[in-house]
Amino acid sequence: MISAAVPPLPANEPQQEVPVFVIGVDSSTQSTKALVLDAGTGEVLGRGRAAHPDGTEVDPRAWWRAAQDAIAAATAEAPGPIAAIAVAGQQHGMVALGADGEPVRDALLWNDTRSAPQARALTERHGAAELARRTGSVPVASITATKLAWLAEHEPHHADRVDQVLLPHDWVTYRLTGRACTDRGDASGTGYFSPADGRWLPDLLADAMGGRSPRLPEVLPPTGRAGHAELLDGAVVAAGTGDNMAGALGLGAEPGDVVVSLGTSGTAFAVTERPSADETGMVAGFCDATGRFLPLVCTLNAARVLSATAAVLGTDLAGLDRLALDAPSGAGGLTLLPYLEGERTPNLPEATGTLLGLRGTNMTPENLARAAVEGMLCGLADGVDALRRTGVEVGRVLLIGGAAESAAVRAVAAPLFGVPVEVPEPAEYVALGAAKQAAWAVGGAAEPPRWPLRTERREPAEEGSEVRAAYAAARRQVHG
Ligand SMILES: Nc1ncnc2c1ncn2[C@@H]1O[C@H](COP(=O)(O)OP(=O)(O)O)[C@@H](O)[C@H]1O
Ligand SMILES: O=C(CO)[C@@H](O)[C@H](O)COP(=O)(O)O
Repeated sequence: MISAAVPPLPANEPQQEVPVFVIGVDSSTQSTKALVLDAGTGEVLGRGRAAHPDGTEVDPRAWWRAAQDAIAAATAEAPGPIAAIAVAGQQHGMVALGADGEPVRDALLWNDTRSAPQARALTERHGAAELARRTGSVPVASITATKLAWLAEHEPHHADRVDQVLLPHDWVTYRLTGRACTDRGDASGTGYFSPADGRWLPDLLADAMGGRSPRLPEVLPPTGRAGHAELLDGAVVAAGTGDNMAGALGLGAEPGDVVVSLGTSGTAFAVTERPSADETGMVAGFCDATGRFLPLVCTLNAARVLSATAAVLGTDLAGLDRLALDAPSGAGGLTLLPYLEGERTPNLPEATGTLLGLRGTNMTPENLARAAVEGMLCGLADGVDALRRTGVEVGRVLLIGGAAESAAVRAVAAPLFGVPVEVPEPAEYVALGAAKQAAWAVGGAAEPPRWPLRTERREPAEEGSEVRAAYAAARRQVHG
């Protein structure tokens, strides 16, 4: 149990445990969410949310404004003062600051694919195997190093002004504390950090930036403290981390668990004791937020595939669910390759979506809705298989993120993944993981707190191999 320093009491009065309140922040692609929790029990006591601007190029100051709004809304419901806060954020985004501590241009987000040519050039220069060995990952357009390479090539006047490079969560922490720091988890997504050694690789940063060597934030340990937040009367600010790392921490993922998160991105990841180095580029070898590792597969096309399909069908998300559930498995022969934003895994940044198998007899709203759900999930099921190939044990899938709320997604997931799929009680698991890190940083325990995880539904594992096979055949047909 974590408790705050208790003021001395008169000798004859029993010492009482004082609840400690912490805040976890999730600064993700579409919004900032903040939760106030009781650090002892994990009970959520306050919530706040603020939207982010659309697009893959965003002024980081908008994230800071959203964070302040979400934190203010959450703390308005807090029963007492806040002891600590941590910020988790969308990974990889390039926040390039000038000497005045302000962004030199808008941030390029993880889902901005303009740096695909720079990713290819970096890989050709160094070799996929060598980059996987040194950085854990083969760079794709999401990786920060490729964005800096794009900046150096296309906007050298901006590149010349860059004094330090942060990630989105580092930026919010920086605004809270005035200190530039990060953690292993988020640092491991930059392309110039060694997950195995836990240190920056300045030669790769300089190589990406045409010889420039901006400052990098200090890498804090999992229970490290970034400083204190004036905004919260001096509350401790923990290191923070990437959103997927915080999701794993929030769920308390153990060996055998693979987390599949369906937000703007689709991710599949697991906590492991050893680093991974997949030279095929399917699996990114990240660090987690506890001192371990987080092999991860990420797709660019998840929740928004469903909202875009719903819009085409003139319905809402609930309507899409009803349609998809009315269609047979396999969508009557329709297969959607849902690469609406290009794709990251497989690495097809210039791809567009393709609908295959249309006939007069199967061209129905129900089949289209079903094909969208199946296509989105097949990409993630391929990701789970890729994790398995790197040695990850797949005992069950834990499904989280906005689109895990979809009844059709829940129904279709277990057959496609072929293992039991559990949907934890709907909650903001990234913000919860950040709150856990904050509680850990002030609690002083060897392990992060364990808060109860209520799993809402457990689907039996059946085989969905025909749908997977049709998807694989469609992908080969279109993309080789
Ligand atoms: N019931 C639902 N069915 C399908 N998608 C949903 C549902 N509820 C929310 N979403 C989608 O989830 C997304 C937001 O999820 P979230 O995990 O918060 O994303 P991010 O972390 O990327 O900002 C939105 O695109 C929203 O449309
Ligand atoms: O790039 C990745 C993982 O490598 C993405 O998962 C981002 O971290 C964005 O996450 P969401 O906003 O979709 O949660």
